[in-house]
Amino acid sequence: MTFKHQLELTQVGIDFPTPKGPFTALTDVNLRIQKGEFISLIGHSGCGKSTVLNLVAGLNQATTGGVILEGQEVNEPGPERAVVFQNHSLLPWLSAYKNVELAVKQTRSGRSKKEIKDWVEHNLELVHMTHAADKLPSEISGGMKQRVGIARALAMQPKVLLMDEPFGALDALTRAHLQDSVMEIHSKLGNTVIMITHDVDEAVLLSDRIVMMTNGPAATIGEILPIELQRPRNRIELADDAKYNHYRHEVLKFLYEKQRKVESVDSHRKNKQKNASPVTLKTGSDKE
Ligand SMILES: Nc1ncnc2c1ncn2[C@@H]1O[C@H](COP(=O)(O)OP(=O)(O)OP(=O)(O)O)[C@@H](O)[C@H]1O
Repeated sequence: MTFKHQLELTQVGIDFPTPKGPFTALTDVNLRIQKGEFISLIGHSGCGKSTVLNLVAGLNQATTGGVILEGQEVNEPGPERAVVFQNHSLLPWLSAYKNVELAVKQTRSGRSKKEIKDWVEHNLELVHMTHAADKLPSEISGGMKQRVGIARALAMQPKVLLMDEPFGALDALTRAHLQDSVMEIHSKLGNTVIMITHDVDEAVLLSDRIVMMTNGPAATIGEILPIELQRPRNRIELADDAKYNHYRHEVLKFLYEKQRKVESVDSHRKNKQKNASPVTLKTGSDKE
């Protein structure tokens, strides 16, 4: 069965209970995503990007409205919506190969040993990690760990790949290599991707549409910017491309003029039981 929109978020609102009463994180979030689209979520720290992603992952419940994936309401986590976090979250006592194999065994039961082996190897190859298949997470770099995390997610053959600042903890060069790998994989597999990023260049380079969120509380979608740049995209050629720079400017304008962040983000940081996220938005000029 084909769906006009693979994923639909309709009138989504989320209130979190807090000691001071309900905190409205999101309100009236409406988004329709087609199969194979690459969507980036961008917005100031604490606006609600992870809340949206976790909702699609089935880790958060909507207070109003809801999420429909291919005609089915999303209420809980499932292998058709794999998540890649900023901090890879590999099991430290298992090799790269075994980490991916575990996910395959959980989602592809009934396969023969040979089929499982081939599938694990295929996914490690996709992220260019065949050479380090037998290494433990402690024996490989941050970028390599993130590659294994992506292989593990892809091995589950998700309909939607959810990535929460997947490259946030990486240095600029490693980040660029991984962005190129993700573009290559996306063109090969055609998964739908929703990615949170703080990096304006990353959003423009990778996305079909950039979803820009207003500041919270009661955050919502402020604007959606379609990125009509031909694929495959080459970062060097695009650096001087007028259209690319126009898109980049539009995102910066939204973030720094229309949604200027005035209040401190410290209280949000303390509230969140999440670590290692960059506090400020990164742009092309302030990347590490
Ligand atoms: N479980 C929760 N209980 C109460 N408040 C929450 C909960 N989860 C998130 N919030 C609040 O909801 C708002 C949105 O948080 P969220 O983590 O989605 O923001 P974000 O845009 O992903 O932030 P960042 O860019 O810093 O990662 C914040 O004010 C946060 O403190």
